[in-house]
Amino acid sequence: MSVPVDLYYTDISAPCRAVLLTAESIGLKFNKKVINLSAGEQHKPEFLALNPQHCVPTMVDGDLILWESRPICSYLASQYGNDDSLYPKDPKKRAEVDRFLYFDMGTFYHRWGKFMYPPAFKGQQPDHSLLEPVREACGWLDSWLEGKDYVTGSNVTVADFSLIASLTTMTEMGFNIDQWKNLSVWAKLCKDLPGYHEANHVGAAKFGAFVKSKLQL
Ligand SMILES: N[C@@H](CCC(=O)N[C@@H](CS)C(=O)NCC(=O)O)C(=O)O
Repeated sequence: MSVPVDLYYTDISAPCRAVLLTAESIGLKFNKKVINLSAGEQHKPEFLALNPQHCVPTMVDGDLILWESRPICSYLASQYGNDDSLYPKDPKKRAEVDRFLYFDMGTFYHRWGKFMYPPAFKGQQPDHSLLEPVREACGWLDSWLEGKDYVTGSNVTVADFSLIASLTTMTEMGFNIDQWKNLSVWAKLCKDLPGYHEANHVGAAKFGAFVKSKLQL
């Protein structure tokens, strides 16, 4: 499929990788535009004109300019997916997917970010007590995966893309998930997702190599 959808992104960013995984699954080829965050390209006037919040991913599809990775994933699945399996139309099934998307943003990756960002970007010593809430969130996710292949059941959804992009960031920075068996099995299964290596692993490994030594895990 070839449609003129622009994606402003960087592959080190977990939110961007969730969008790339979504596109791989539906066979959508973006017009990709790399934004170099460390060079401050997100603050250039032409990018601010699109997204005054200056964050990636940012997607442009005709007259729709959208940022926030999770709604971008949901939109792409709804607009370009072959069926509604990645983002169900059924309100109850969709609510389940949304719950995991919000869990990722508000709890799972948020808790990791509280631990990781100060040592990664502010030169602070890592506060390992902040890993306790991360472990709690991993435990919840592990229990919700019991008896399931993917987070909402037997088929993959955009919630898996969002969560695995977050989790890969964590593991590539040295966070060990071996104690959570269901989480480990699911993470392994996700490696078979279309385009997984290029869309997710390469960028996560790059970010991990930059941050890992600062976290002392
Ligand atoms: N909740 C947003 C987070 C977006 C975000 O914070 N992106 C970061 C990269 S991971 C960014 O663009 N930072 C540069 C900036 O905000 O200036 C999403 O999921 O898209």
